[in-house]
Amino acid sequence: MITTVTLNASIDKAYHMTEKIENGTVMRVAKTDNSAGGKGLNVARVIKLCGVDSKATGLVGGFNGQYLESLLDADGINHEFGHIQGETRSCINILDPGYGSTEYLEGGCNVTKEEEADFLNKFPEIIKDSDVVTISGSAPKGMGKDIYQKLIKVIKDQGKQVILDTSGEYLEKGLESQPTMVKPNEDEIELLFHTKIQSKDEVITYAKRIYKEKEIPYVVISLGGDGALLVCEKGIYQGKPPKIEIANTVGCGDSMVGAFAVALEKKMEPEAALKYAVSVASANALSPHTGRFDPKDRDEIIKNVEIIKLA
Ligand SMILES: Nc1ncnc2c1ncn2[C@@H]1O[C@H](COP(=O)(O)OP(=O)(O)O)[C@@H](O)[C@H]1O
Ligand SMILES: O=P(O)(O)OC[C@H]1O[C@](O)(COP(=O)(O)O)[C@@H](O)[C@@H]1O
Repeated sequence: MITTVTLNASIDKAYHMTEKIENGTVMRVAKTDNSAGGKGLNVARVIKLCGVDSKATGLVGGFNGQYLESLLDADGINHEFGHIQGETRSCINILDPGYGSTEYLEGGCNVTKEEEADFLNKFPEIIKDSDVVTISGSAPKGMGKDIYQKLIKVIKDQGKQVILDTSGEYLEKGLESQPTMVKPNEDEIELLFHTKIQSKDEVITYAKRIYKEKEIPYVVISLGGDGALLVCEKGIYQGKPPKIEIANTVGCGDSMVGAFAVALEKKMEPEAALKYAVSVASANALSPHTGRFDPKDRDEIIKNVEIIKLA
């Protein structure tokens, strides 16, 4: 069983436009897709599609919070959230023929110190039946920047594996508790090391630094259409997907995290885990929906994912 943590949950709205966006005009939306979002809930849907039991936790509130729980019920995803006074946010992804994808991410409501303490108290019980826990995305205002550092400690004290997928100070502090795996993308590496990445060699250098200096067993750097890099005890690998006709890349990083969580749960070898995760994430890019994929696409893609040993 896998638990996914989403502190800053969201109603994700995908606006599918038939016309190219013209800024400063009135645009009509051809089709709207609402989904339970915030990165961790995309992860939960992907785990379910991979055929593994999961439980979604985090914080929800208000009418949007109730709606979000009903969306998870409709997808058959177990959940046990902390309930807060504030209203769960919305995030909008506009898909149009001109720009592709344009995202507007709300910051989220405020969480009180009491609500944070209440969630921390319940957390050990919520995760007790899981072998792997994923923690994704930003945290809402009012929560300490060390919130993930604290959660990781609780998870590791129970002898479980944990994947952290976040950015900025949350990642910096979270690394101090040594999660089993992190999955930054290039932007998140740049933010962490206050640098501008110019080449793949530099990406490898920074990934190796996280592996060695922070002692993180699996460091995965996602590279969009170029796939992902994995640094672990067995070496350094790149997983390269085949060229595909993308429909919506929102939730690709989350799909990769979900697939790696499944791989950890199933104790897959690193190369097999990388191949599987790249296939699932690329199958998500083929789907117009956020954090969903067609298992048939994954099974086709996996035949053409190249795993290259770099060191
Ligand atoms: N254009 C694309 N073509 C094929 N696969 C893609 C594409 N964009 C993303 N992916 C898949 O999704 C994974 C994660 O994508 P990425 O965009 O790097 O994550 P994030 O959402 O965290 O920025 C990639 O490793 C790849 O497997
Ligand atoms: O919690 P954050 O970091 O604000 O991100 C929230 C948003 O990111 C998304 O997951 C998309 O992220 P990715 O495309 O990087 O996977 C939206 O679905 C979501 O609502």
